[in-house]
Amino acid sequence: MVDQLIRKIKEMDNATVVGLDPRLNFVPEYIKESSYEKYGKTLKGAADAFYNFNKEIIDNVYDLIPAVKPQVAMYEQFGVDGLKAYIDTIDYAKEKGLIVIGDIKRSDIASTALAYSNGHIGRVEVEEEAFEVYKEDFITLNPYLGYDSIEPYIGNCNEYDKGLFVLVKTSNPNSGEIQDLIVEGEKIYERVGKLVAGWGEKSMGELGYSRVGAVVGATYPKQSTELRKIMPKTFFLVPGYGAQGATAEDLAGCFNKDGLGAIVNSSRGIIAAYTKEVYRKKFKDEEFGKAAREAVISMRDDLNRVR
Ligand SMILES: O=c1ccn([C@@H]2O[C@H](COP(=O)(O)O)[C@@H](O)[C@H]2O)c(=O)[nH]1
Repeated sequence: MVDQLIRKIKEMDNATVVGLDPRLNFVPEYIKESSYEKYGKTLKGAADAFYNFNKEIIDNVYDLIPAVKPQVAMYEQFGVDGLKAYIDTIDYAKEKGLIVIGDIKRSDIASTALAYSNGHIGRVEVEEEAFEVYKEDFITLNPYLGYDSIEPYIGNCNEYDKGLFVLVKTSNPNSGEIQDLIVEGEKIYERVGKLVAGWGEKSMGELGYSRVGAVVGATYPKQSTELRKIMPKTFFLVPGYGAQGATAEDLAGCFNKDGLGAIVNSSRGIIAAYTKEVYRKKFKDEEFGKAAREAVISMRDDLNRVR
């Protein structure tokens, strides 16, 4: 899958991933009204509104971007209806030819990790039959439990050609509290970066990058530049551009000399673009998809200046 991701980035000339993180206050009233009419102001009504919102975003951007990243928390909080919207969103994105990165940040002991892995990127067996459940192409993982907690995912990655992005240096303000601590003469994020690079060595794609990628926040440009050197064959998923304040200039160090090696996420900056003053002047609420499209084009051009 890492090879397909690289091919799509080249084909689209775009290293943008659109984060599908719907919230009710981002969904225009006319969509919510229609869903509430069908299902009432219920969890099911909210989940239906999310799905219809996502479909409109996808319809307006699928020909410009390589991938989308639905954040499972946004759906999961609405229970089983929310999870259905998550799965339906993934199915729809894939129908439109998009690569799907499930931002699920899982972590547990190996026997439990295998269940997560089978459900998200592998197969779940019911007697003799095997089922694909969530069908993401990549998922995000937390490495805090060490290699035995990651191995079950690598097995499915190799078997089904899927991919992982393991948290290395996260974009949040307090990420340094643990990740920047110095242990045995190096920062924890550096050590984790080296481990992740090592874990990926036996999962290389044909185009020179590993199926085991890393999450590296755009909000820490110095650290991401260091990590790029430590992990030249690791693909980075880079959150933090836009709503969290990182700019294109902050991203330059995430890319290799070939302009590859990183895919940059923006969620609120794209899907809620129509709520911003600059787009409100041009687009009605019903045109929120067009505003998202313009925001994607602007992000693509911004990234292409620095990669
Ligand atoms: O270090 C991390 C890891 C993951 N995220 C996720 O990315 C998006 C960012 O959303 P924006 O609206 O573009 O800020 C969101 O799903 C986070 O959970 C991250 O921000 N930082």
